[in-house]
Amino acid sequence: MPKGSKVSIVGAGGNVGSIVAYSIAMQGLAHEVILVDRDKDRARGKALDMNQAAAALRTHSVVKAAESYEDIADSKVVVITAGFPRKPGMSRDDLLFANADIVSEVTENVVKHAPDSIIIVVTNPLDTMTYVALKKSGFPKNRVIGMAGILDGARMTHFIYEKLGFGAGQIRATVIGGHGDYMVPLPRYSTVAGIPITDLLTPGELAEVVEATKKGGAQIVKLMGTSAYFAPGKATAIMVEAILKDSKKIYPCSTLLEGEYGVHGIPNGVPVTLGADGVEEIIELQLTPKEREEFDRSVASVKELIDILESQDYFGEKK
Ligand SMILES: NC(=O)C1=CN([C@@H]2O[C@H](COP(=O)(O)OP(=O)(O)OC[C@H]3O[C@@H](n4cnc5c(N)ncnc54)[C@H](O)[C@@H]3O)[C@@H](O)[C@H]2O)C=CC1
Ligand SMILES: O=C([O-])CC(=O)C(=O)O
Repeated sequence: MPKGSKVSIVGAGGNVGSIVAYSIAMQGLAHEVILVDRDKDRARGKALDMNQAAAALRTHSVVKAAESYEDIADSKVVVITAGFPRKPGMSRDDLLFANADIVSEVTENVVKHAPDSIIIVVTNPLDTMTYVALKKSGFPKNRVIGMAGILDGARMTHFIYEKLGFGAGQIRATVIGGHGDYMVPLPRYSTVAGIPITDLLTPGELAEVVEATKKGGAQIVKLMGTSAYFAPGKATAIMVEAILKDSKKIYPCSTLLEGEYGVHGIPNGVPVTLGADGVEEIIELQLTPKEREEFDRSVASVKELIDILESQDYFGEKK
């Protein structure tokens, strides 16, 4: 691992952030993992617990609780999971105002103390929070990335397995679009050991897989009273790994579209290559008219939230 592979996680006292940190530390992906949370004792406790797990595993990653934002200096990646999770009956969009304020505050501190970092946003509503971090940081778009597509694809993979009853570990599923009720699962780009799932499942079964994927987050919220964290945390750690290793692997991530997919100025989930510069390439899929329509609907739903923030001059751009 190159010297200086330092990763900071803001919101690490919470469910998702602590799984991100734990995954990175247990894999020995970074020399230093910094836990930032407004609940400092929780961050201190998690750091002790993770360091002791690292000692048991004999891995070299060192986990530290931040005493102040100064401790995130020189981070290669800063992950933002700070913010409220939804409760049963809520949509992710209901978190808009409360979490926009948190993401704004965190981003301002990232700019001040880790100005060269790559930001991975996890806080919901994801695509809009990615936009908030982008605007508030002024970072180039390749350095502000939203996590959702890896998670949504993993959920679809699981639901395909549930239908098939075989192929675990060999299923690849693709989900694009925003991380909300209008996400776009793509059976046409999903395979089992290279075999298109459209050859293995009936249209009715595929429709059930698509529906289950869209409701995958809400299903867990209903069962647990709060949202998922193991799969979201792991999905985020996968993005961190691709950046630290400069792997250039392709993953669906939320990124600002500036003409790609015919979209201008809205972040949305599309396949990208992830490397040391963050988002290095945006890959344009050739969508069918129906897929295109669904993607456009998803973009529109993100734009509605951004418009709400802009109508209140959230980014201070009105004269
Ligand atoms: N993009 C995605 O696919 C997913 C997004 N999420 C989102 O991630 C966020 C976090 O979820 P959980 O970890 O379950 O919530 P949580 O409540 O367990 O953790 C949030 C943490 O953020 C901290 N925090 C709040 N405001 C802060 C601030 N201003 N500065 C520093 N720390 C602050 C809290 O003290 C808490 O420890 C939620 O918004 C949730 O909706 C969750 C799962 C998947
Ligand atoms: O469902 C939620 O609110 C959290 C989330 O984004 C997910 O697990 O997909």
